[in-house]
Amino acid sequence: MSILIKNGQVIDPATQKDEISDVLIENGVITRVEKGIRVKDAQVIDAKGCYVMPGIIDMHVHLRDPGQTYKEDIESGSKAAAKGGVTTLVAMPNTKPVIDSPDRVNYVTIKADRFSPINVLQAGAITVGQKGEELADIEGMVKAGIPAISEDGKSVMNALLYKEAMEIAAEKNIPVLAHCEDKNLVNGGCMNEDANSREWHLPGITNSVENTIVARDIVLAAETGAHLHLCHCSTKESVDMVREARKAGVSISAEVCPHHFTLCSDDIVKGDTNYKMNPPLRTKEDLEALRQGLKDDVFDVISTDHAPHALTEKQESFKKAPFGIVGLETSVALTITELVDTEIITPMQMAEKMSYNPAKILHLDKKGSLAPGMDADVVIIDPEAEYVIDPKEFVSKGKNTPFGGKKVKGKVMATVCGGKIVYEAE
Ligand SMILES: NC(=O)N[C@@H](CC(=O)O)C(=O)O
Ligand SMILES: [Zn+2]
Ligand SMILES: [Zn+2]
Repeated sequence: MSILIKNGQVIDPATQKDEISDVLIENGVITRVEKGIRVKDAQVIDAKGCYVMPGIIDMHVHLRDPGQTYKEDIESGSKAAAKGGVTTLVAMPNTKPVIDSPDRVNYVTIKADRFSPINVLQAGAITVGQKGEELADIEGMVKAGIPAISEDGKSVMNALLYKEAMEIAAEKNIPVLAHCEDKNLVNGGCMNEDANSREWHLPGITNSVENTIVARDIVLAAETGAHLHLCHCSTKESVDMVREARKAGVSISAEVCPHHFTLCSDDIVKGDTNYKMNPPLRTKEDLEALRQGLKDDVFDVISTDHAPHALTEKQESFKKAPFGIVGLETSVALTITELVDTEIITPMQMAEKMSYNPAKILHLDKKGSLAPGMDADVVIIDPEAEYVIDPKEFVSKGKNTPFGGKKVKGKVMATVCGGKIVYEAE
C-alpha cells in the first residue's frame, strides 16, 4: 500500500529544505518528495498547514518492561510513543531485572516485534545489575543489537570500570548515554538545592551533583575516544562544559528534556510529586541557559526521559516518591509551545534535535531524514492546533505529569512508521 502525504510543510534536516511539498511512500520507503505528485491507488493524507518531519527518535524512554509492567510495558509505552510522533525509541535498561545480557536484550526485541507499532531499540546496561561492580557483557549485547550502553538511573561511580566500558564502546562504535549524578554528593536530595528547598525543609540536590560527573565523563571520553552522549542536562555549567568539550574536539552530544526547558524550581507546586524528577527542576538561571544552549545548538537532542510511575507511588511524600515524569505524549507540544513558537529554535532545529541528530548519534543510516530511499518514518504535526493537556487522555499507563491543564500549541496528527500509519488523531 502506498501513502501520499499532500501539501505539507516538508522539513528535512538532511537537505535543509523547508517547503510545501508532497511525500510519496511505497513499500515502507520514501520514494518521492516533490510538488504535485499524482499516483493511482495511494492512501492520501492531507497535511495542509502541517509540518511533515522525519519521525521522532526519542533517545531516552523508560518502558519498565520487564518487571514493572504495572507502570508501563512495551506495548503501552510504544503506543504512547506513536501518539507522540515517535517512530524509534531507545529503552533504558533500568528494568527489573536490569537489561545487562544478550538474552534480556532479546526478550525486549522479541516482545517489541510482536507488540510495538514502532521501532524499539534497547540500550544495554554498563555493569551487571547496574551494581557498579563488574562490566556487563557489552560485546554480547552489541551482537544482540543494542545501539548504545547506559547506566541510566545512576552513574558508574568507579571511574576505572567506566573507562573500560568506554573503551569497548569506542571499539564497537556505539555511544555511551551518560546519566550524570554523583552518588555521594546527592546525599538523599529530592529537589534542587535553593531557597525553595530550604523553605520546605527538603534535602537539596546541588548543581555539583551533575557537574562533577559531566566533567569526569568528558575527560574520559577525550581519553578513550568514545562518543559521549549526556542524558537530561539540567545545569548552566553543563551547557558551558559541553560547548567547551566540543570546541576541544571531544566526540560529544547532549540532550535536554522538555520539562527542563519549560519549568524551573519556582514553578514547583508545593508537595506535588509530579514536579519531582531526576535531575531536578533547577533555577530560572539554569532554565535560561538551557534554552540558550538549545538555540545555539550546544544541545543537539531533545528527548523525553519518559519515566512512568503508578499513581500510588507518586502519592507518597515529596521526599519518598520516586523520581520521574512521563513525556512521550507531551514533548511535541512543549517543544512547539516553549521553543518554536517563541522563536528560540526554528522548525528545522526541532527536526534536527528530535530526529536527525539522534539518527546520527545512534548510527541509524536510514532514519532521521525524508530523502528518497529513507525508511518511511514520518510525523505530521499541526503547529497551530491548540489544546489543553489532559493526562486522562494519555495512552501511557503513567499519568504522572506536571503539565495537566497546561494550554499548548502543536498536535501530532499522524505518525507513519515503516510505511504504515501507526497513529492518527481523531
Ligand atoms: N528521570 C527520572 O527521574 N527517573 C528515571 C531514571 C533516570 O532517568 O535517571 C526512572 O527510571 O524513573
Ligand atoms: Zn537518568
Ligand atoms: Zn532516564
